[in-house]
Amino acid sequence: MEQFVIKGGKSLYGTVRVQGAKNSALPILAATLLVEGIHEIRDVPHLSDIAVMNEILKSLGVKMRWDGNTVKLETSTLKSSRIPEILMRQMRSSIFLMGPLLSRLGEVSITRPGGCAIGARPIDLHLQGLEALGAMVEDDGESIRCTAPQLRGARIHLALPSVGATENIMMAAVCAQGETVIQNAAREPEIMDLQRFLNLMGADVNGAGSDTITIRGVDRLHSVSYEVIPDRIVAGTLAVAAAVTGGEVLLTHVMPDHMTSTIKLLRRAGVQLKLEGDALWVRGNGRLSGVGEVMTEPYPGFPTDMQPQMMTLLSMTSGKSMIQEGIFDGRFKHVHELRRMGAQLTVKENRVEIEGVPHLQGTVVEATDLRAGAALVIAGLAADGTTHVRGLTHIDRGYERLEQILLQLGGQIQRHPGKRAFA
Ligand SMILES: CC(=O)N[C@H]1[C@@H](OP(=O)(O)OP(=O)(O)OC[C@H]2O[C@@H](n3ccc(=O)[nH]c3=O)[C@H](O)[C@@H]2O)O[C@H](CO)[C@@H](O)[C@@H]1O
Ligand SMILES: C=C(OP(=O)(O)O)C(=O)O
Repeated sequence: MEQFVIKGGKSLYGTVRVQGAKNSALPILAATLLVEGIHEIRDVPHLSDIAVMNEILKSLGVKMRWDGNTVKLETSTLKSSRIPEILMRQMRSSIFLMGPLLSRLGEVSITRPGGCAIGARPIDLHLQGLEALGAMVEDDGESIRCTAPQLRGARIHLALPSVGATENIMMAAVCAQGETVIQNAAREPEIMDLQRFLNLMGADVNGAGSDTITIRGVDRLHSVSYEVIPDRIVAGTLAVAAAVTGGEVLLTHVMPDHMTSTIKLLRRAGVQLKLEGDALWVRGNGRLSGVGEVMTEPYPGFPTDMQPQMMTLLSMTSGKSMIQEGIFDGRFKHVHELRRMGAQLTVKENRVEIEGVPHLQGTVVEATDLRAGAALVIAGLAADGTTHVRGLTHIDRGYERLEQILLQLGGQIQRHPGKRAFA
């Protein structure tokens, strides 16, 4: 089984340029389908989720060419509105194809998307949003077909500020007839990034970043060249890794404004941080302190995608903390693994009580989802002894060259190929 082997106890030092944001790149790649032409998307990280998005786009007829982290997509050759089930199942973000395909071709056929095991992740808000825009949705429990010869603007109040549903509705509405207003919209920076991308294409979208987004339908769009924003979760992950190992790291190509809640929490724990332009300097100075109560919330609250990594950090502080997970109902699978490394964690419904311990101990642990994997890698870097982190397919969904970056910072981490059954 492929795994990271980490010898803990080395402080991380150095400078890292943070990758482009997975959660921006995925919807933006899907949005290129909205209009025919040659699009250029820059700073797209090489991740397995991006590879799946590429496979889906190719299966629909799109031609693409990579040059480093820039991808050129020729979308005039789009020929299909049906996403193969095998690809649909490989990630949650396959759902982003719905809005653009419906807008461009008037139809889309999908099966239910896959994704990390972090709780129930229904798609009801996506489907209700598309229905409100005039789509007919036929759902037999397995496959879903949406048709709409002409989408029409509507007022849509989301029961929850779902990031994906907000983005899917935005993409479906850009060429709809009339005005669409999304109320209780999600406010994440990646939604602002999508708005910027759509508007550069000629769309008329306003309000992203607030809870009300207005989309006035336009007759035509055009292809563009665009660079996605830096990944605030990768930046946060590396900041936590620097802090828990007592290191000093300069993160460049970050947008500190997108990381306010994470930065505030790290400061509460005693991490030293300085912001300068697009750089974030992080230093872990001695043993950090417990922070009391933390709750994950929609942006601008503390992000659920940083919860596992922060749990690792809080596990090694002096004093107590409590993390409440407010977004997903099954995002505590790392707790079991961190406990095996000596963390004192008690789960009570959607809360974890943390009694900080001076040291974690390396052992064999299993990543069950993307950020759980990141949390275990951080734990391994800080722990005494050797940690084996399995389940790398999850980590590869969201971190580009993670082990190379950590090695370059002085971490002792190696990717070991799995033993083959017939070796
Ligand atoms: C590719 C991407 O951008 N992924 C992010 C996106 O996921 P994603 O867009 O899937 O997350 P959502 O914001 O939609 O989910 C938030 C909550 O709403 C619920 N919900 C969502 C849709 C729906 O139709 N019905 C419903 O009940 C979900 O189960 C969850 O409890 O936002 C999450 C929350 O910040 C992040 O963890 C993910 O990294
Ligand atoms: C849960 C995540 O992503 P996705 O929505 O792509 O599963 C994540 O990035 O932590």
